[in-house]
Amino acid sequence: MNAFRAACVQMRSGKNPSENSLQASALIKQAAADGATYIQTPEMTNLLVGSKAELLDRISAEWQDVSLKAFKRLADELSIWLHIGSLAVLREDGKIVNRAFVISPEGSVAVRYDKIHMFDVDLPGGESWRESATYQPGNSAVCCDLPWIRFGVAICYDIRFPTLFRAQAKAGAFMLTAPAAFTQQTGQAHWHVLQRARAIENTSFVVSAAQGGLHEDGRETYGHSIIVSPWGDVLAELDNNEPGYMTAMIDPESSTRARQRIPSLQNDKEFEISGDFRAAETRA
Ligand SMILES: O=C(O)CNC(=O)[C@H](CS)NC(=O)CCC(=O)C(=O)O
Repeated sequence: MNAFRAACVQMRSGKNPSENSLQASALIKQAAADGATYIQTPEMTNLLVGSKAELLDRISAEWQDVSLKAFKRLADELSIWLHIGSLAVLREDGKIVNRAFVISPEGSVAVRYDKIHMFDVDLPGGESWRESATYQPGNSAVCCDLPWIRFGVAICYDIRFPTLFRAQAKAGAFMLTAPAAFTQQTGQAHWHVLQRARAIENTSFVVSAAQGGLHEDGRETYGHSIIVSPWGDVLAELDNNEPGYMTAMIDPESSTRARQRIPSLQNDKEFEISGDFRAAETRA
């Protein structure tokens, strides 16, 4: 296995898919010119809107999606692996999914993934999200083989569910990903710890491109796109919420070395839980 250069594209997507796609494409081209051969964009690369009605107004079925067509052409033109963190697409049954795409250097979709965990959360201060009111969750985890490495595909809120990433690592992934649109509030509190924890506990790289800043629909996202080593070191980070990109070399060997030092993936065990729960039942 050889090393390769990975890039994260950070965005501030608004309500206009073609503008967002143009912004993404410009940054993808810069990252490719810097030598990146795997380039990742954030969750909702081509569209961040506040309401389901606005979303329905702007999305289409996968085969008609103009942004996806453009990204396929771009991957082919630049001869790169292009991981679109997600696009909102209309499924055959009329349901909306939050779907990731990994596009090969020949411009075809190698892998799709529908976000499993819906962000249904009420935050302190009144910020409230009901992703499941708009999106239909997926139900299967996905890995994808690059020429250099097998990697796991996930999205944003998924990062809080370690068993998903564990399953990918056990399936042979040496790199994990969670392109995101983290809220400013939760990002500040949890982003770095979550990214580094998934890397350390799975002795895997973690690569997560982010949305950042104040968006057209009024939401504020955290930014801080990040690449973490299998030992938990931050290899590259955009230390802000501005659109841009950064890159880092990914050497699968360093994952192998981390696994030799701490074989926690191998030492993992199944277990049962028991205890004297009567006291708690009495309280309830
Ligand atoms: O709805 C859209 O337009 C795009 N989707 C999102 O922005 C999603 C669902 S609302 N956001 C997250 O998962 C944030 C998770 C997060 O911030 C955390 O886990 O703390």
